[in-house]
Amino acid sequence: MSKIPEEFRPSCSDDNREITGLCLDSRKIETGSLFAALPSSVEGGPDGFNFIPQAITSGASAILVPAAKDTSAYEGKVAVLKSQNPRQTLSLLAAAFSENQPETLVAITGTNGKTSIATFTRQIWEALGHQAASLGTLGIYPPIPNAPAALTTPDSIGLFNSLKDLSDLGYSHLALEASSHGLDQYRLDGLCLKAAAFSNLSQDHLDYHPDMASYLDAKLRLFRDLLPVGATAVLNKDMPEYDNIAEVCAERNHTIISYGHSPSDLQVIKQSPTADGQDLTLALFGETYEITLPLTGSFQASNIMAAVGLVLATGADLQEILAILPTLKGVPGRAEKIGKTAKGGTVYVDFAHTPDAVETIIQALRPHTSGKLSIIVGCGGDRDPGKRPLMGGIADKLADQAYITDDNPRTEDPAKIRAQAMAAAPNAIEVDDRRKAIFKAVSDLNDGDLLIIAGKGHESGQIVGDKVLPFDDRIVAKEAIDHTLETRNTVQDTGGPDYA
Ligand SMILES: CC(=O)N[C@H]1[C@@H](OP(=O)(O)OP(=O)(O)OC[C@H]2O[C@@H](n3ccc(=O)[nH]c3=O)[C@H](O)[C@@H]2O)O[C@H](CO)[C@@H](O)[C@@H]1O[C@H](C)C(=O)N[C@@H](C)C(=O)N[C@H](CCC(=O)O)C(=O)O
Ligand SMILES: Nc1ncnc2c1ncn2[C@@H]1O[C@H](COP(=O)(O)OP(=O)(O)OP(=O)(O)O)[C@@H](O)[C@H]1O
Ligand SMILES: N[C@H](CCC[C@H](N)C(=O)O)C(=O)O
Ligand SMILES: [Mg+2]
Repeated sequence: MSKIPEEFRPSCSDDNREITGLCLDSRKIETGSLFAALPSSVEGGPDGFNFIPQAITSGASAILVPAAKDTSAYEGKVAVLKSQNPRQTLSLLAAAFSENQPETLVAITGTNGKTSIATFTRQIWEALGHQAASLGTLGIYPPIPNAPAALTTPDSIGLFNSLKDLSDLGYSHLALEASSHGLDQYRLDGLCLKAAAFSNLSQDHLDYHPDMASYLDAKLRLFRDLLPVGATAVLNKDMPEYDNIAEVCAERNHTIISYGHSPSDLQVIKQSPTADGQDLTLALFGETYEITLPLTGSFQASNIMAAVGLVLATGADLQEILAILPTLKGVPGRAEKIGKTAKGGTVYVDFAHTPDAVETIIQALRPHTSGKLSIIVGCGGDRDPGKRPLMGGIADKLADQAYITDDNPRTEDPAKIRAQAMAAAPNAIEVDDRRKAIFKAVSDLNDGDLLIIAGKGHESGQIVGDKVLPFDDRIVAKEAIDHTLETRNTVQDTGGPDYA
């Protein structure tokens, strides 16, 4: 039971009744809680304001509403809080109510690489002896009870509850992913950040953001509005938008640690792929270092530099960090090697679901093949349709063979999504079922070939309509590989079982 903090009480009311908690869904109200009646974040979506009667019937004792709304029907019945920016107010309330956050908190934004950077940051902190966690697309790691549902950035109530839980469990360090939706919807306002990183910007989520400028602007909120004045910003110097981001940081007096392949504080000078990873030559604040990184994929060198920047910004010693890098582990579903087929083809699973990521992963794994490189690509339903021809076109152009199949069609017709990708991929093979596509692409591999199964990474389900059907690329890929081993020397490869 907590009182609504003084600064949030409406000036027109001296109502200081206690509330039991916060809720943004009228269907989940608990007695005595505050119902945040939010307008939808998408055009034509439901307006939380219309659900106030239901929330009050379910026991809400306070409501938070947009300032312009007429609330005369509810005054006297419940405490009424009005806000010009109710989503932000809800986050600030959630932060105030949950009280504790891990003391050393950093956030990562960018189109690709957030999960990887958050994971590496956590691993480095752990190796330095801190009790550290990461929070994002992979959920909370190490897992804790009552973790919020799997969004990259959870809603503010879930997020701040988790921060309190982590803090109460003794976690002093947390690296979290700040998605553009999360930033745009103020889910993270109220964080006490020590540092923040920007990995890169390329096309994604244009179903939600009107254009790339608005998408960038949402991400810039992390540095303009959330990172405290004078804190550290870790920025990718290779980004065309670097000067723009650095300018925002300068206005806030942030200390910048730059990284990338361009001349920068943490510069990758040379990368040589090895069987199990890569050898790197680095120039770190002007000093040259040679290190061995046990991670496949040239892009992981950039992600590691971002993680090093974040760990440095939170007070670690560079030499100690460097000693840890050769012990890092890969990130689930990111350039994850699954195994070898009977004929000697290698299979990887990767989470590339943007045009830039498809290009990046093909280029990153090309040095690891002595034969042909093939890729399975699918495009998510109810997501930026503009990505589809770009992903199909890049896969078709850069791989020796592309296969176009389904990836979370959600409420859309999968055939229509595939057609949009196929339109730019004249040489691609279309397969109308992901399992069939994996079996076919795996059985097509010869000695020295490499297959990338892109798009789902760690995911354990295929979203069709409003159902999540169990589906894990890593498991299906293993089954397809086993199928090649079982059928070796016995029958002609059939391309796998026929699935309905
Ligand atoms: C499009 C989008 O981002 N929607 C998010 C947004 O929902 P919303 O407020 O617009 O919800 P809405 O369904 O339109 O309803 C409006 C309001 O009415 C309320 N309502 C509605 C019906 C009812 O019966 N009672 C009721 O109270 C709703 O609870 C809501 O408050 O705010 C919610 C609370 O924070 C989020 O859970 C929800 O995420 C949805 C589930 C989602 O799928 N989001 C994805 C697109 C997302 O956020 N992705 C990013 C990026 C991924 C990445 O690239 O990494 C992420 O961070 O995961
Ligand atoms: N620094 C990078 N530059 C370009 N592509 C990258 C980079 N890091 C990762 N990728 C590609 O993007 C994919 C997703 O990586 P990761 O999960 O780390 O990104 P994310 O930003 O967390 O994605 P999401 O927005 O879905 O949470 C990887 O599997 C890889 O294909
Ligand atoms: N966080 C991303 C993940 C996409 C994963 C891909 N499998 C898809 O469904 O497009 C999103 O929700 O847009
Ligand atoms: Mg992520």
